[in-house]
Amino acid sequence: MRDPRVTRVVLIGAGRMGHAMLVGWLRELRPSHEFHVVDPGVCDAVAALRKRLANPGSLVHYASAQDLPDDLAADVIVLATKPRIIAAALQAMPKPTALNAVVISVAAGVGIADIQQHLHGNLSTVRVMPNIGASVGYSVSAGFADASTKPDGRVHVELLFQAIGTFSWLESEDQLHAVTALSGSGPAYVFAMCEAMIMAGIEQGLDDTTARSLAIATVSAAGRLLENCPDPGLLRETVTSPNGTTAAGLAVLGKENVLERLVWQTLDAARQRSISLSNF
Ligand SMILES: NC(=O)c1ccc[n+]([C@@H]2O[C@H](COP(=O)([O-])OP(=O)(O)OC[C@H]3O[C@@H](n4cnc5c(N)ncnc54)[C@H](O)[C@@H]3O)[C@@H](O)[C@H]2O)c1
Ligand code: PRO
Repeated sequence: MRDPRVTRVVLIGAGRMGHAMLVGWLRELRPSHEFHVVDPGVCDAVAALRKRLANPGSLVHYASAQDLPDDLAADVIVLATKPRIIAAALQAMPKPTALNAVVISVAAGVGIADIQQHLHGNLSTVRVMPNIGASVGYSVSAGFADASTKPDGRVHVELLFQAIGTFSWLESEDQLHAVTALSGSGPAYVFAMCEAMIMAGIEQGLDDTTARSLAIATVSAAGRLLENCPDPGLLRETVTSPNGTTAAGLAVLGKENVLERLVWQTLDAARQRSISLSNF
């Protein structure tokens, strides 16, 4: 007999993003939630997570959505596969599993109307764009629910995504393309900047270990400072002595707005790719 106080979450896809969310949820949301993970390829990773749990029954793995029990009565279904897999995964799911569930897709690009075409019945469907910070409780997530989403569906979304970082609602589904470009993909831009700082440090005379640890700690310190003072311009000024070293470096980044233009083009390329993924 199922305990009505326990929220049943089916997670379809436990790759990089699904696993990051699962790690955060297992840490923050038990015993009030249990997790049913569908993924043909993450047996060892789920087994490793189960080993750490006092109650391993709160995490169950299935190789296919077809294997989900008919009487599971999921409260939430989270779609975290590549966009092109979504249709097949949804169609494989036994009908009764999802009768009253809210469906949350974290897939880039794929619209609510497209997801609903592949659902058995008229389920509330919400889109959320989290980021990889989820595994350390630092996901930045934003979501959109249309007017048909029931209040308890919204509550499930808020609970899940606030548990792994910050969450905010968007006014329109279209905004998710820009969110994906900014905060969904964003960690990768910062990591790329960090890699470039390491490379430049090595080329300018530091050994690999020193350059790596200095660059990583610098990015980490900048993040911590931003948490306490959400004004990057002000923080930039505190580092920049008139006519000093930072001013010399920033002059290069600011020349003909090179950094601004590069970042604009970067986000725009990611946003356009998100739009093109709509046709999955
Ligand atoms: N990686 C990120 O930082 C990030 C951030 C935000 C959103 N997303 C979104 O999350 C989704 C997954 O991205 P990812 O980077 O985790 O990809 P991934 O390739 O790491 O993970 C996808 C997982 O889906 C599994 N899978 C394949 N077929 C399946 C099926 N039929 N049923 C269930 N699972 C199946 C794969 O085995 C894999 O583990 C994408 O739609 C992406 O847009 C990713
Ligand atoms: N990772 C996914 C991608 O690269 C979506 C945002 C981050 O498509």
